[in-house]
Amino acid sequence: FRMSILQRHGIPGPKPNLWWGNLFEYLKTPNVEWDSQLVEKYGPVCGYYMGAKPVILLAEPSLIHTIQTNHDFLDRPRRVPGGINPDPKRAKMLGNLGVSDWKNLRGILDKAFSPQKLKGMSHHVAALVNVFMSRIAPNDDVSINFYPLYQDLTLDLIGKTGFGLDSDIQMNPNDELKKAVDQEFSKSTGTFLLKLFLCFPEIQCVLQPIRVLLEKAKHWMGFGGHSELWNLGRNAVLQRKNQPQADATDLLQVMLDSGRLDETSIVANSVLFFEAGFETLSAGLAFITYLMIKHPEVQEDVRNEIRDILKGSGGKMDCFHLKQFRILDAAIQEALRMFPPQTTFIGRSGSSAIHREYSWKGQQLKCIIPANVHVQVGLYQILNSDEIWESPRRYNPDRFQPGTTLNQEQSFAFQPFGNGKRMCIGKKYADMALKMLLVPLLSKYKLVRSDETEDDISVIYKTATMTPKKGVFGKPVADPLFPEEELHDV
Ligand code: HEM
Repeated sequence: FRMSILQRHGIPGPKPNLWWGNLFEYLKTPNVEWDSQLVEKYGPVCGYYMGAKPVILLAEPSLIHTIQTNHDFLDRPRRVPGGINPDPKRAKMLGNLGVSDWKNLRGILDKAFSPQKLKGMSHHVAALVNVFMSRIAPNDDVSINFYPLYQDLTLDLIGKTGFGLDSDIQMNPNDELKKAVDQEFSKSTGTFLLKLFLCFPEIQCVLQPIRVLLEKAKHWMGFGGHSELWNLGRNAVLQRKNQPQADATDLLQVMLDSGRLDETSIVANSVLFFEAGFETLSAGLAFITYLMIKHPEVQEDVRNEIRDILKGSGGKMDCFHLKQFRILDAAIQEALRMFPPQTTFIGRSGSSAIHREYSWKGQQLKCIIPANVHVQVGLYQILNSDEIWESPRRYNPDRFQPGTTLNQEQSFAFQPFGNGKRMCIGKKYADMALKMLLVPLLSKYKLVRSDETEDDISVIYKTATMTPKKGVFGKPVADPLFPEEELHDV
């Protein structure tokens, strides 16, 4: 009975083992590949068991839309209570809160991304992009790997606009923030206890305190997974409290101004912004750059657009220009469709059940999405489905050009930042950062293939993201659109 909930609700999937469900097959296969295999074999509404926990995988855009716009489905389920890392401080992060606490905190954090705050942050973004530009050495013969440069830039951006930190990440490989984040991202998630926890949720009340104790012991012994990042965050809070900066436009100040968050909560959510923004934004930049290198005709259109829009200002850019870049916008959207950096994070669970009919391979099928079950959107699958998109593996920004409209299925499916009330809080910030980097880069350089540019970029599927495996190689060839311009101000 333990492993029959999916079957009883008309949701097909691989046969589970009575004790560990499909956990071991799941762990053997990279998660996006596992999801694609299931959708291919069992259809767009299918499921499996992570240990004893049922997971419903959805690749049916209209059902996904129904769930994402249903007010009963606001919870973001965690595979393990409090997340994979059992540090109790993490319970204060936006993604780990119950619905009512989440609503309160999201209301506070959303303020950090108002148009006014973003405009304030854009000055910092422009300054840090200038540091990035100074690291690009134009040379027709030398190939560079853009990805690590984007990783450094992204850390610098989030450090400044999140914590208010002035770091030297882009110029100093030994920068302490960089080391702290590397430490944070290198932590292991596949522990024996975690597997036991997933297989036997019935004994969670015994296992969870053991996991928490072990985590604390690791910290006491000096090899805690992310203590450095937390320490840096705590120092930033203390420093800001000692030297108030009422006009600061960063996330830290928004949290302090709310007057409703304790120190742990402020630090926890600053750390969350590193976790949620670092890999996604840097991988997004890398995938777009890769596609620009591989498709010089698209790059040329984007460069022509930059020339047209900025010619009146001699190459200088301000916030009002950002909205005008329609060709660049289409090129970015199509890149995020093909390579959504955040792959398996769009999850919901609801307090009521949804009954649904849907068709698959000419059959009319029925299913029930039960209450309190982890529903995961098969994002990569819906963005790359040949039933939804024509030639989905072809990079074709025309799909998103003004004047072309997506059909209803495509508009429900196109959600690299998620959808509904729980969609990505950093979407507008990411959009601003992507354009504020790509415009100066492409107005100074033509990016061309090198011998190291991969024909098909190899990727790694991580817990919730996909990132380039080897990097993104190409040659920046100096070809300035604005010979006189010096800096792209905002
Ligand atoms: C290209 C860059 C990015 C992509 C593709 C991306 C994608 C996503 C996706 C798919 C979700 C899940 C949404 C849902 O469940 O409907 C999400 C959530 C989230 N993202 Fe992003 N993200 C990006 C950048 C950022 C940045 C820069 C930040 C922080 C500054 C950020 C912070 C968050 C947070 C905090 C959540 C959880 C929101 C909640 O549960 O209320 N993301 N992101």
